[in-house]
Amino acid sequence: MRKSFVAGNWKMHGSLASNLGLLNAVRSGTDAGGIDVALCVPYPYLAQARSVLGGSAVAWGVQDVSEHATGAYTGEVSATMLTDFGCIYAIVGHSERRSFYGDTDTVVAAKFSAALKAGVTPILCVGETLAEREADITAAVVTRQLNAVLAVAGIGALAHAVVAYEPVWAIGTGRTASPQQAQQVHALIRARIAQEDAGVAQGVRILYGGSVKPSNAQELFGQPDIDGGLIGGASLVAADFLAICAAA
Ligand SMILES: O=C(CO)COP(=O)(O)O
Repeated sequence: MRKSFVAGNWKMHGSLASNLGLLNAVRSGTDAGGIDVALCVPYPYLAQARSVLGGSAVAWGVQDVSEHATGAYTGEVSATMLTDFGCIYAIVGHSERRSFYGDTDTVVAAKFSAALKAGVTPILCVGETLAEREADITAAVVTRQLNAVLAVAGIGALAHAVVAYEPVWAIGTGRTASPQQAQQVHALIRARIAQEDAGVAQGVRILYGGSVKPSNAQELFGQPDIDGGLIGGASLVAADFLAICAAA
């Protein structure tokens, strides 16, 4: 049985002052021993996340990581640096990174491997655009994104990672994939992983992301291959985020 996991992706939102209430509310609203809960914060707030969430049932993470271990890479943050702040998770391959910052499948695979090597659990995002869905190539796109990581990191690595299916057309649009649409792609992802290793496929958690709200979370999370969610906008409102966690 896979343990449900709900992770917030704050994206580029927050301030020291506004984060405090949010972090404290999520901390006090999350029980140990239930589902896994994490908040992926902007880099400058990692120390604050550690200070407020340390010792609680809520883990913290980031939204991207460098594919390099160290060196002359101005502006980049390495996975090892993240471990100095107790960071457990790093999102890699988010569609906003892929589309605005040129993160190709190859770069995403390198970031995935760099995170794992440093002991940070990658949350690998995959998902198709609206045009790709309309062209009926969702399966091909998601498989290609997954294959790129499998080719570099190998199937064993997936046992130490989390996958998130985020249809690009559902991110921040209020337009959620129907539970059936999401389940179909989640099953496809698990089947692709099972082609490599059935045990890894059974164990790996596949989250759904894209306009998850308290009102739709339960039905989405009720699907057999949906193991939780990666939450954007709704993770900025403690009551909404906690209601989504309660649905998982
Ligand atoms: O991109 C997302 C999480 O990574 C989803 O964002 P929204 O929940 O705001 O649609």
